[in-house]
Order: sequence, then structure tokens, then C-alpha cells
Amino acid sequence: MNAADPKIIVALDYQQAEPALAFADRVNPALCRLKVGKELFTAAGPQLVEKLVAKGFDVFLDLKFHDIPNTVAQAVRSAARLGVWMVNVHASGGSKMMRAARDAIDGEANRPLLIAVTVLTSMSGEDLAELGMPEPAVQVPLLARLALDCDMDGVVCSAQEASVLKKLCGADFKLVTPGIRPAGSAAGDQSRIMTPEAAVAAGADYLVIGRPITQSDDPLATLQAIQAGLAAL
Ligand SMILES: O=c1ccn([C@@H]2O[C@H](COP(=O)(O)O)[C@@H](O)[C@H]2O)c(=O)[nH]1
Repeated sequence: MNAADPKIIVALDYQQAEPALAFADRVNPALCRLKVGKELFTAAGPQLVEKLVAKGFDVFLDLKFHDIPNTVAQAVRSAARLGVWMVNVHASGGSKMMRAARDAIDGEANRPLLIAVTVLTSMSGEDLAELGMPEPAVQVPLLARLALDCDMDGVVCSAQEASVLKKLCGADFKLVTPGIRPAGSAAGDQSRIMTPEAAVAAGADYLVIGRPITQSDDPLATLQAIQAGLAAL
């Protein structure tokens, strides 16, 4: 982990390696962490992850593993060997799956933070009802508690749930919050959103921000402005 401990994780949701590397060349590891998700990883693969790690960035490999325990265990071990700082699984994969993931990386030389996704920030209460599930205010704490009991290092949740989860799971349990939208920026497909300042005030440890930065006219200036807003809190 880098000493500056930046809260902002920029989601590098690009279709190829070049713009992701170009973005990385304009920022530095003290300013932000970087997230490689399904879009970029499918296009550019582990080599791109290794390049970002070699540049000194803390990399969150956001592949949200959700499979049988053995498969997820092997996948998170492979992620650890890429040198990533954080990796995640779906809490709804269940306790056996999460424990297998935990065991798989505990003996590794690089032991990334192991985080469980609760309910995707794109999902509303209506979306969950369609699946026969309770509203986020019920389902997110239930899955977060399960993740804590399985020795996960934290969860992905909306910042809207952060204050409840900090009380429920404790100060050390990391809250990683996508669905961050600076005032005035488009929600897009995100449902449970919050501004960067409100998210930090609610207890979010890390803010995952993609399009508001990467699709802005000047991504570096936008990132710096968000960072300045947080520094002023
Ligand atoms: O619940 C979740 C889990 C992951 N994500 C990911 O975060 C970024 C958000 O990007 P924006 O452009 O800021 O919406 C994206 O890579 C998602 O895959 C999430 O949004 N919600």
C-alpha cells in the first residue's frame, strides 16, 4: 500500500490498454488508486494490470468473482500473484466461497485486501424486489455482516449505507463505494449515488469514480478538483 493512502480509486473503464496507460501517465500513485474492471481486463488482460502495478499504483482488480469455492479460490490467488492491492468477490456467493477465497490468499507473499460486493450500486429497491430480495437497507447489512464473519477485509456498498455499516462492522472494516457523483454530474446507470464529500462524511474509506473523471473534458483537472474538495473537509 502506498504511504499517501489516497481515497479516490479511478475506474479505468476503457476498451483498450492505451487510454488506461495514458491516464496512468498523467496521474501519480499519491493522487489516486486505479481500478481495472471487467471491460478493461477482458480487453487488455493481466499484462496491463502488471504494467500499472510496475508504475507504482495500488490496483483494485474489480472482477467480482462469483463461482464455486474452488474456482474463486484459484482466481483470487492468481490475482494476488499479479501484485494487486485489492480484489473482490460477490458476498452472495456465500460463506463457503468467501472462506475459500480468504484461505487461498492468506499464505501468499502479496496479500491483497479481499472485499465482498454486497448489492451493486446500480440496483434500486425495485430491482431487488424483482429478484425476490429485500430492499438495500436490509440486504446490504445482511451481506456485510456475512462478509465480516467470513474474514473479508471489507465490502463494496453504496455510500448511502456507509454510516450504518461502520456501526455494524466496525471502523477497520473497509467500505469501498462506487456510485460517486460530484454535484451536477449525470447518474447514468447508477441508482444509489452520493457526492464525494457526503460519502467521506458518511464513513466511506474509498471512493470509486469512473465516468465523472474519465469522460470529463479534462480528467486530470476533474480528479484534482474532487481531491481538493475532499482535502477541504
Ligand atoms: O456495486 C458496484 C460495484 C462496482 N462498480 C464499478 O465501479 C465503477 C463505477 O463507475 P462510474 O463510471 O463512476 O459509474 C464501474 O467500473 C463499475 O463496474 C459499481 O459501479 N458498482
